Amino acid sequence: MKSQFPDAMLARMQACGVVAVIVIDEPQHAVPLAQALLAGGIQAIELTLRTPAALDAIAAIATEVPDVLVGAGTVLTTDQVDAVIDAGAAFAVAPGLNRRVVERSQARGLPFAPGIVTPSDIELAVELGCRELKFFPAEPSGGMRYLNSMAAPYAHLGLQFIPLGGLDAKNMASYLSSPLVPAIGGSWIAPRKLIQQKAWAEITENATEASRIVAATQNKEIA
Ligand SMILES: O=C(O)C(=O)C[C@H](O)[C@H](O)COP(=O)(O)O
Repeated sequence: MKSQFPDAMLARMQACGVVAVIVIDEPQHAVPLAQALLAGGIQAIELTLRTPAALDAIAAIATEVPDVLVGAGTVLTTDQVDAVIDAGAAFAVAPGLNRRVVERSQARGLPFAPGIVTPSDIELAVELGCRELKFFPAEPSGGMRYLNSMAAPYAHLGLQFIPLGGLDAKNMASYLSSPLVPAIGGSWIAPRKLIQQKAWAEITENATEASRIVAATQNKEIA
């Protein structure tokens, strides 16, 4: 299963529990942004390919902030798979499942988590050799109640679901307490506006709050 995330990478994501989804307009914002997230305990970023600045931003974080695991989001084409590898992305994800994109990632050895939201999506992802699946859009689809029901027939396959879409500080704990979920993600920690305003302190505050919720959930599981 070549699309799988290496165990060490998954463990790193699981330890911090939250992946910050980023839309960035200026490449020079990338390093201070990654440092602001790191200061709040967030060590994983999904940097979306929705702006021309995205690839340079990935490259800057990958070289200058190595304590942050930077992956690419919104990877929709095979050319983008090649481009994010060149930029230094550690992993890639997409909102949906495109067979050619998954296969190119596999051929290039890039861990890839496709977006899934139906049992049929899951079955295609499994056939392609994926283990980490992005549950998107999680909240509008029915949250954990929906995911528990959808994932039940596949429990023996050891799939991991990373929910994104409509998550925030209020609802993230409901996901993190599930053994199906190694980490969650969302854009609420570092919204595009705050990045444009270089509101690094506010982003660190959001990250700290999210990290606190992760720690509280993990402590409850241990207790
Ligand atoms: O672009 C991708 O690869 C995606 O899968 C979509 C993002 O993960 C969501 O846009 C995050 O959702 P929000 O936190 O509700 O903003």
